[in-house]
Amino acid sequence: MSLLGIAAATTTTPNVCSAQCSVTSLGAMQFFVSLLVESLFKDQCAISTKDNWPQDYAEEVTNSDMGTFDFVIIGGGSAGSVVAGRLSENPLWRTLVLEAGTDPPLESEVPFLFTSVQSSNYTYSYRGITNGVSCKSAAGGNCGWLSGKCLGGSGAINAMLYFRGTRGDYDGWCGAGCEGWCYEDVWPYFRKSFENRGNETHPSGYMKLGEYGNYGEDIKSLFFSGAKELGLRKIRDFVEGSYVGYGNFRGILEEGRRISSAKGFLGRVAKYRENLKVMKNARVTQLLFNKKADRVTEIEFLLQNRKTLKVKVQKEVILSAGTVESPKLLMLSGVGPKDVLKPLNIPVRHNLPIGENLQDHVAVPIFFAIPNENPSTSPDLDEIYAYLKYQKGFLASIGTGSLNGFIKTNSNPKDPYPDIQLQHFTVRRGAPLGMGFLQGFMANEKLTKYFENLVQQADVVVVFILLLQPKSRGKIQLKSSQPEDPLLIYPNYLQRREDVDGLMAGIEYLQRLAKTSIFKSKKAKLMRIPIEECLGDAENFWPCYISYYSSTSSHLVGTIKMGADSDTTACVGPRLKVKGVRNLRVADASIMPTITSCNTYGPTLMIGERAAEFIQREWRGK
Ligand SMILES: Cc1cc2nc3c(=O)[nH]c(=O)nc-3n(C[C@H](O)[C@H](O)[C@H](O)COP(=O)(O)OP(=O)(O)OC[C@H]3O[C@@H](n4cnc5c(N)ncnc54)[C@H](O)[C@@H]3O)c2cc1C
Repeated sequence: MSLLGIAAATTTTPNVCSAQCSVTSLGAMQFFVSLLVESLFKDQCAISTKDNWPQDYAEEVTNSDMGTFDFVIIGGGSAGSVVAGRLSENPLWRTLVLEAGTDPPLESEVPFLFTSVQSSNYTYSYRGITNGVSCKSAAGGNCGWLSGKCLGGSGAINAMLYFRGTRGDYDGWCGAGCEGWCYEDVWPYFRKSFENRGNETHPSGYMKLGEYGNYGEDIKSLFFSGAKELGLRKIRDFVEGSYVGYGNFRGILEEGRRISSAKGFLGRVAKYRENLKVMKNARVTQLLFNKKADRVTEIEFLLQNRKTLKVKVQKEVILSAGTVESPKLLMLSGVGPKDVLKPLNIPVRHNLPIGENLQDHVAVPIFFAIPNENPSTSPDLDEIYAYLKYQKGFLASIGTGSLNGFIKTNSNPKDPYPDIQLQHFTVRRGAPLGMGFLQGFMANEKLTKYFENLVQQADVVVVFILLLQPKSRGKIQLKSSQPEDPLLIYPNYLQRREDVDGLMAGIEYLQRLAKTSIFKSKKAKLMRIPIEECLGDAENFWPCYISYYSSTSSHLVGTIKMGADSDTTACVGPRLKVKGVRNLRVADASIMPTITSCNTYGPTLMIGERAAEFIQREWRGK
């Protein structure tokens, strides 16, 4: 798993937090910082006031009659919040969000603590079924995944990095039959979420892009210089004309704090909008159809894990529960492959390839050891103060995670796009901060010792190589007809040999980087980790390493594929309506026909904006 999700799926540290801080600690130091920030903020600076979040509609509903809503959005996550915010701009439309989780915890606000929210009560965590060629370092070869379970969804636990993807990504979508999804079509919808217009009750740009705080500038400078020696330039933004190079990229944050779409599109405006309701701890368990199964009439959900309720839908249902939970809910409701549903005795309403076409940027970490004569072993209190007072410093950073490289390893002159992304995470020599992060890789006792020693001797920079256009496809299937039961998840990374070759090209690039004069002058070394099963065959060491350390980058997409009406592999059409159902749309990362060449948050917000506009156009004036 890449920097974005590494700790969550792999650490086994017990839950040590207090009632107010119910997250799993990544290590003693991080825990300490987290508590310090919490106690200081609680009394003085109120970093995360209740005001950030909409009121819980469950507090208003006095009986079981939920009434009728024009639009019901399932999931107040990244895309769902955008859709709800936009639809409720029209005061005549009653809009309800049903969200399985609740408000995110305080740690979610502080960029540096983003990994501490992972693997907590605020996330779903999943285990994949092994294919024998990937994720071998994970117990049983079962790749770990996670996603957010709180307002803001994965956007409340992610690293906030903001990218949009390439012209090739979207021209590829429309070329494959998704009319209206070419680069020129989607570009305005990226801008829309950040446009600085409107007023408090109707801000046009609900979100903000900002610079992270400073951290590890010496490390960033080393990688910029090494890359320059290899002919790569510094880029400011990942946009047309600047797709290849290294940059210190921006995130979705304001004054050193996270702005999730739930904060921007729901929390900031709900108090001005009587027509926008958000119900928390409301887990949808079933969509109920009319007799012809061409309309969803009601939604069944479990409130606070104890009360089953239903809500009626007047106009449309928008499914935004994410790449794992959206297909699960559709299949539980009888929309899915008949060979999966029939054996489970689920009546098949629409036979569609739901759960297929799963994609992710399979990632592999490479470790650099960089000598550091002046290790620091305690947190810098001045820095913590600087954050509390001015929202600056390392707590406003995601470590060196803002440093990303986009490189092109293929030699096709017609293809201007990168095929590899490089993400950087630094653990300082002797610093317990981040040790928890490294624990994620400690597959056995020997390797645990190896890493512990390494970080006592040098700074360790973990460079994650992400394969931007993987060829392998996974799938998600139902195991039973019970909503509580886990899914059958087949990540299927590296099933296609080209994907191993792609990651190998990334490793070869890093080997060249390690030979640049600046890396040599700093004695920065690319480490060949002594994995026992890979040592026997020197020639195949790196392919073996890849199969051992391969993991998710938490960029799961594609399980409810969008495509032309004639495309039998597609589940929703270009206007995002589920095939065969007139009033059910999907708006989340699951609709991507192919994964974008960058992290997927920005593209998912764009999908939310696009979905909202399709709906507004269809219903305006009716
Ligand atoms: C750890 C991590 C780090 C990442 N880092 C980055 C990054 O830095 N930059 C980037 O571009 N991308 C990043 N990503 C990817 C990006 O965050 C996701 O692609 C994106 O947020 C997905 O949005 P979504 O709307 O599809 O789903 P989500 O944002 O996950 O929203 C789904 C919502 O639905 C709710 N829900 C689920 N089931 C139900 C149900 N049955 N009833 C009611 N509600 C339900 C969930 O609780 C959740 O709130 C990261 C992802 C993860 C997990």
